[in-house]
Amino acid sequence: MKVHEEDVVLRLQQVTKKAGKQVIVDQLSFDVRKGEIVGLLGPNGAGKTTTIRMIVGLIGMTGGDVLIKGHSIRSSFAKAISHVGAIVENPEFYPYMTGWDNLKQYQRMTIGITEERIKQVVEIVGLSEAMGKKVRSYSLGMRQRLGIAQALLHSPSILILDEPTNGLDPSGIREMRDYLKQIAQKEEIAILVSSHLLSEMEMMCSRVVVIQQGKFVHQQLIGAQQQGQEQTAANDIRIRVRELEKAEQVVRGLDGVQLVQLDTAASELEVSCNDEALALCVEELCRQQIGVYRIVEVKRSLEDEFLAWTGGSRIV
Ligand SMILES: Nc1ncnc2c1ncn2[C@@H]1O[C@H](COP(=O)(O)OP(=O)(O)OP(=O)(O)O)[C@@H](O)[C@H]1O
Repeated sequence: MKVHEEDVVLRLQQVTKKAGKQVIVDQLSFDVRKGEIVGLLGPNGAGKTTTIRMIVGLIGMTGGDVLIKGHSIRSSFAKAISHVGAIVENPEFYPYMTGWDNLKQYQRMTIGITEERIKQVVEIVGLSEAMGKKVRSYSLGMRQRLGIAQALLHSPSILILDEPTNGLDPSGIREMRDYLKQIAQKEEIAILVSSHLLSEMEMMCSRVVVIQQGKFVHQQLIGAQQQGQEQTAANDIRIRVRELEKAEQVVRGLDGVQLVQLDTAASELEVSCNDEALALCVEELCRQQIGVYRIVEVKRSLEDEFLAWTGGSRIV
């Protein structure tokens, strides 16, 4: 995937946090770009909340830097943070006031927010109907969305949410996911969400960054984004043939095709290659009349991959 530098909204550069001798976040670097929903994923205690707190300047970092739209959170805090909308702890609202009055209250404390903008964000998070109701009657999901509306009021370039689906039921999680997707598109902003729930991240995000014990472990495009990448990336393919030995010789002689394993019982070979190399491989097998019975991509679930990346630490 081609990276346009001007699309990078958030950049972590070797971000490190130590508490005494303990290294909580260890030289963590990654980017988040406009239009992306990136999941910061890791098991409990991996350092997600600490990372997010450093990004939004709630705690200092021991080393490295965070750039938001190119502004350092360390040396240009006010400029950097002006581009951020965040919910790090549970959003606080006056329960005895309506949703609308809560947002109006926030507007009074913040320069440059128009009433038109309030209506716009309320619409985006699907709360137009509920604006006249007192916040104490809102469900947890509605409160979360009101928090997101408030975080969006000043038109930030990035929305940062720490465990936004905590405590939500499955339908609330689905709603949240749909709203975040709409927000990323309509507002053309970047979104960073943290979670230890792999299944949610898989549904919600276009990319996940996996951390464990404060360290970067892996990053992975998800869904449609991943499919685009697959045409050039190597995939594992199983090919069932009539003559396995001959097929093995052919495959070993081909550039760009790596033999992963032979399954003599099933008369199958597993190869790793990209789409172009696979096309040449199949052509060659057919040309030598080896008899190709079937070609199947070996699909690994994201969960299997995570178990491999994190050395068995399960992220449910
Ligand atoms: N100020 C601190 N002093 C010492 N240890 C700390 C401090 N802050 C966090 N930790 C430890 O650092 C580790 C990472 O904590 P953090 O809350 O960032 O993890 P997390 O990935 O958000 O976990 P969870 O999913 O459980 O919320 C934990 O082991 C925590 O106990």
